[in-house]
Amino acid sequence: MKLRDLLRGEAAIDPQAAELAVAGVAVDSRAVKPGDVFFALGGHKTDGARFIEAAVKAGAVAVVTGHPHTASVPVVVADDPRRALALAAAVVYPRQPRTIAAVTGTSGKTSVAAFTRQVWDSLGHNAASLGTIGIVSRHRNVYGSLTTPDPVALHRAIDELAGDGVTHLALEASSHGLDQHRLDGVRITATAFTNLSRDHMDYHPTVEHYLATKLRLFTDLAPEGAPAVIAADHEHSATVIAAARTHKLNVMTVGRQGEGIRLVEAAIDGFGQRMTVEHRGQNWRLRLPLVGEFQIENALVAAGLVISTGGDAAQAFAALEHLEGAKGRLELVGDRFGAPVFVDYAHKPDALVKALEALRPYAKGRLVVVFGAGGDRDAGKRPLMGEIAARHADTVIVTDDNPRSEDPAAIRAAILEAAPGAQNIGDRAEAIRTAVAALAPGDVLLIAGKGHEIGQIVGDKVLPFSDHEAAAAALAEHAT
Ligand SMILES: CC(=O)N[C@H]1[C@@H](OP(=O)(O)OP(=O)(O)OC[C@H]2O[C@@H](n3ccc(=O)[nH]c3=O)[C@H](O)[C@@H]2O)O[C@H](CO)[C@@H](O)[C@@H]1O[C@H](C)C(=O)N[C@@H](C)C(=O)N[C@H](CCC(=O)O)C(=O)O
Ligand SMILES: Nc1ncnc2c1ncn2[C@@H]1O[C@H](COP(=O)(O)OP(=O)(O)OP(=O)(O)O)[C@@H](O)[C@H]1O
Ligand SMILES: N[C@H](CCC[C@H](N)C(=O)O)C(=O)O
Ligand SMILES: [Mg+2]
Repeated sequence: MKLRDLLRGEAAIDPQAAELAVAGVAVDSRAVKPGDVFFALGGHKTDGARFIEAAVKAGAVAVVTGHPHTASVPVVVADDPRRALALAAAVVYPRQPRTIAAVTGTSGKTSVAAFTRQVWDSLGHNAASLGTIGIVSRHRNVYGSLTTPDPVALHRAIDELAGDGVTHLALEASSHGLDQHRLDGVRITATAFTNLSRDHMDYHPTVEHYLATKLRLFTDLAPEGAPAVIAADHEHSATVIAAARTHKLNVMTVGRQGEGIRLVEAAIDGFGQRMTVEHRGQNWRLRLPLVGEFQIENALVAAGLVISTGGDAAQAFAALEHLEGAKGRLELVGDRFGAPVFVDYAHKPDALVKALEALRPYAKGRLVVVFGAGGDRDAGKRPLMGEIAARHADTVIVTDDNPRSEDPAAIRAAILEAAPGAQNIGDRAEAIRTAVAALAPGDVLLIAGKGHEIGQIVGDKVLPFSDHEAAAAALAEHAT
């Protein structure tokens, strides 16, 4: 591989440097291997240019940056080095499943990706999903940390999945990922949008910027004619539909106002929901084995993706009856005296409302919630979540989520200000124990915010922690 093969059209390269043999790409000096091209990117915390020397020492044979720098190896200046990196990664890792569906939206991405994989699988395809909970396929179950990994990790993973024989991949497109061009070079064949509500206001200056970033999936990344499955029942649905149509995508709307798949009616049925949907003039009655009205939206987006990429509608709807929720998404993890305990990943205002609303019908007694908020993330959501918990739950225990570099007590205080009467228990395991110990028949407990996570980030350390394990331990301790 020559340097010019990696940077086709993305940067003007000196003819001599263009012929340089290169082995791969790296975005972190600590990951450079001999023969790699090091991409020195200006970042949010530091500047990759500060690590050029370290990268060269580790064996980098060329550097790509946004601004001129001197180094002992050729330096190429690219207009958009993040995009150049993603496109180069796609050259280094060239194999991709032939069907790749990318889903964006504030909430529901992980669930839609997991459901789409499951429905494809039941139709006989070798399917995978990639996102917040990691990579899941017939051959792999790898825990992840980012929703959309950095381009090098992402393209490597996609290449490996294709190598495993995966033909159908559903992946999550986060707004950070879209903004930072992590997904450029992925040959996306179908797209989806769930919803948009307040999130990441520490990163995006305005909601309009946040929405515009999400729209990149439809306006920049998807090729003309690709399906765009859009949940139709939201404030921003019309904007997304218009953007997708303008870019000549093949729009399929789903939901109560959906024209592709219309939700005719739905009703709770135990820890599941019975529903009727209409598709191409035909009605389908089915039972979704999941708690939470929002899961209907996620299931219909997943069915839409499968059908619009050529899957049989009857088989797709039949598969919805066997869906398993993504780990830690309104997951029933046990009960005390018949009072159910759920673990959920709601860590933003709208998700917390949806999770509490979903559980309210099951609470003959009190609806109890244990939650906190992550440090180094949008501080504005803390009082909003406090207010939501106070309004939608009967008993509120505010605890720590991932404090990261912040003072956990200050994070809790910001939530508690809007949740008068809430208990303040920093230690998350103790908060869960306290909630479980007080459960009575008819109560429901929601443990929100960390879902599938198996660590708690305190300062620079990741301490082992799982809401599943903490709940199980508390339930065992209070078994009688
Ligand atoms: C704020 C943010 O999005 N940061 C992402 C961004 O990092 P950055 O470029 O700003 O990094 P930086 O730390 O300033 O460093 C600048 C450059 O120096 C390099 N460096 C740094 C140190 C060193 O020793 N050597 C070196 O080469 C870094 O690799 C980087 O290229 O680009 C990196 C590579 O793609 C990402 O790993 C990193 O994600 C960090 C870890 C992160 O926490 N991101 C979160 C906020 C995130 O992306 N979340 C989304 C949204 C989830 C959701 O929807 O809820 C996600 O997709 O997960
Ligand atoms: N369609 C939806 N509408 C509203 N809330 C939802 C929806 N789907 C899921 N949620 C809520 O959001 C939480 C996260 O769901 P999920 O992991 O599927 O979304 P996500 O978009 O991948 O989130 P993240 O960006 O945090 O990874 C769930 O635990 C639930 O509380
Ligand atoms: N993808 C989200 C996850 C948040 C999960 C929550 N437990 C927290 O730490 O705030 C983020 O990185 O902002
Ligand atoms: Mg996710």
